[in-house]
Amino acid sequence: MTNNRFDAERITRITITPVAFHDPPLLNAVGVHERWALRSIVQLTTESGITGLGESYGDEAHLRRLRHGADALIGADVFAVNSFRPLIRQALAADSGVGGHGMSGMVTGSSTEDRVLSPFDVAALDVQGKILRRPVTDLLGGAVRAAVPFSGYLFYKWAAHPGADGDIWGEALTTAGIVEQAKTMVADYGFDALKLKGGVRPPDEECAAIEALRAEFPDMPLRLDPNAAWTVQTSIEIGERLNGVLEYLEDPTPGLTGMAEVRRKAPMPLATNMCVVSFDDIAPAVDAGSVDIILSDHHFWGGLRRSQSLAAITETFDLGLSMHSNSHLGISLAAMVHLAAATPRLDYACDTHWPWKDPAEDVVVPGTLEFSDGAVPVPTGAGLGVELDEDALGRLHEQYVRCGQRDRDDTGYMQSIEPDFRPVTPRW
Ligand SMILES: O=C([O-])C(=O)C[C@H](O)[C@@H](O)C(=O)[O-]
Ligand SMILES: [Mg+2]
Repeated sequence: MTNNRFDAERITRITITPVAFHDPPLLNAVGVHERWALRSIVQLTTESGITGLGESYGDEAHLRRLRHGADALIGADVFAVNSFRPLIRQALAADSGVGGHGMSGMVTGSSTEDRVLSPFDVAALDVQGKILRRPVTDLLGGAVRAAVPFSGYLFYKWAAHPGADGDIWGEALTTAGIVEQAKTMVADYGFDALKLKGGVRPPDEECAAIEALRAEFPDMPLRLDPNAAWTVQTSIEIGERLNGVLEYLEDPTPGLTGMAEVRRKAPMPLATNMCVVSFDDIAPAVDAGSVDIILSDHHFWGGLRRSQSLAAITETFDLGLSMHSNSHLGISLAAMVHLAAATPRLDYACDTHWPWKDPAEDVVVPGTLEFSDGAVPVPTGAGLGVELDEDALGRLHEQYVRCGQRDRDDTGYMQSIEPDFRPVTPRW
């Protein structure tokens, strides 16, 4: 009789390293990006000495939970990713549950378990790919596209953090500044879609910026994301004004009910990464008719395989699928690219904060992840196809130690500069 049992490949060590990298003063509905973006780098090693990589948020409470999760996974088979979630659930049961996860109050309803699971799922897939000598896309069913298109993510921004030197992008507080930013981003990266982070200037001004982008780029799909800064009424009015101009309007107003009200009257599709952020949100959103498009994000949807489950659900309910991002490094970009490449019905160019990062600052060896015509070719090496630069990891960790920042707090930082700022949603 054939013995069909395979030897397990046990996880023997997991290291979690917090890192910090420079972030420009990008404005959003809840404040402004601080000087440093915080991330955690996961190195998961198995008994044969193979190491896989994962990346996640860097907030202190999240780091604490990741460490609980990591302890629970020691001894698990790296191929038995289905066993990770119950192990993590058990480990988190003892956690106090307090503290953030690096999304600045915008995605607070996402599942803690899934946020913790995500970087371990990615690192396990990286190891599996290295053992099998196949890229992660192959473990997800194979690439259906050779390169993944991204959108250029435009932000209103200050020229510099207070007291610091300016960055290469300069100030963008007006329509003209946004159009200049878009021109540079499109010239440098070749993006074929643009998204404006709204909720910063009064809605009329943000509308004018979108209209100016339309005039400058007549064929470019455009999106506007005010992160729930508008009332239902304002959202409907702006929706009517931008009829035929926007590819989609993202999270104009808070909550499933408000979004559903807007959706009944707004002429364009509504997208979200705020009111549908976990599997529990999907049924009520479908019932209420709140959204047309879900922005997936493997960092809070539980990793790559659970994001594939999300993709299947969106197909079932004929919802569109796009991809959300936060400030991130190369391990996350690689994971996003593998996931998007292996997602047959991905209807829109994905978001990325990549252009806002100093190209000299990353934990992966440069060269594998390059933009060409607004898209990133899928890495072809085994696993994620990216290599950890240990020296760079050390440098970015040193920055974390020295910077003193321990949580993402866009609101607190803004109030330290503009004390009257209040992150009220809806504001307009
Ligand atoms: O689409 C979104 O809502 C985001 O990208 C959320 C981010 O936190 C963004 O607002 C930011 O980086 O300021
Ligand atoms: Mg959004």
